[in-house]
Amino acid sequence: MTGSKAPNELQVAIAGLGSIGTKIATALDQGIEGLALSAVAVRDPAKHQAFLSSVRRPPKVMPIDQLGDAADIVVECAPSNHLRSIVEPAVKRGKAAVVVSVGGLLDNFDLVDLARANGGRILVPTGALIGLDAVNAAAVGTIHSVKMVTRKPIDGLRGAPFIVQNKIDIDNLREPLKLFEGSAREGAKGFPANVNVAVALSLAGIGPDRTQMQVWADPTVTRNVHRIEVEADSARFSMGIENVPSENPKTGMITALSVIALLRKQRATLCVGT
Ligand SMILES: NC(=O)C1=CN([C@@H]2O[C@H](COP(=O)(O)OP(=O)(O)OC[C@H]3O[C@@H](n4cnc5c(N)ncnc54)[C@H](OP(=O)(O)O)[C@@H]3O)[C@@H](O)[C@H]2O)C=CC1
Ligand SMILES: O=C([O-])CC(=O)C(=O)O
Repeated sequence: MTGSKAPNELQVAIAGLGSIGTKIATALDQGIEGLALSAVAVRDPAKHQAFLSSVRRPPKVMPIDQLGDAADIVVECAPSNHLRSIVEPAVKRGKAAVVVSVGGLLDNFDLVDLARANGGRILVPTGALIGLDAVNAAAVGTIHSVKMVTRKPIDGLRGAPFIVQNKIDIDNLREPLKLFEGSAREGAKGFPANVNVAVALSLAGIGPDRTQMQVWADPTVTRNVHRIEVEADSARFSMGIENVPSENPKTGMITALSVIALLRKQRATLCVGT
């Protein structure tokens, strides 16, 4: 059944129907107040035929760079190398782009200026993290330091450029190994599909160069574990989250839920949290 467009309904398009995108599409199809799924972009339409024909209101399948034509909000949840081709056309048309591959934003930060110049917006969800509301609030005052330690199971790290380039054997680890220590900016370069959360944290707080992080390969954990310490003039706080991996072992299940929560807020009558 293809539904007609309700007045004032926000149209949402999704780029990438992987572990995150499919869950967002399903939630939109099942109903989010004031929002409708209008379009998707996929790499291989045949692969997604069964899913797309199972939804109640099948969206259009469009080229990745044209989603902004069919939507008020474009949700980017494809590999980060596609970020620019998804976000640039959308914000140029004054639309909102929800960015989950937020690490990719650091090399494309001019998109923020482009959005500003054209009345567009870039929305970064909390994603697989926790407490960006508190970090945002603390950043209104003065944050002295932000430190994050990420531990992932081996399956959640395999193939990361830092590991490949440094020829690190993580497959035979018996105990945790610290792979990386440095800024969130450098961490995102070495682990583009693993530490988007550190970049989101940095953008909420003191930026990617001052946010410090460690990445551990840990054969003793089964979840993606992130621990954060913030020292600010208003507060000192520690946060931790242990994410159940999704079908994509690099990606925590909560990431898609965070985007769905963000979408719900766009038209919700009752909004809780910043
Ligand atoms: N902000 C955060 O907290 C988090 C962010 N992420 C990031 O979110 C992004 C998505 O993650 P996830 O859903 O797990 O990744 P998946 O690999 O599960 O999904 C990505 C999807 O994008 C599709 N894709 C690839 N190329 C194109 C293209 N040209 N056009 C349209 N679709 C394309 C892939 O198709 P195919 O399968 O056919 O190749 C795949 O279905 C990643 O960049 C990840 O690093 C992940 C976790 C947390
Ligand atoms: O899911 C997680 O725990 C975090 C993650 O992959 C990312 O930040 O890219």
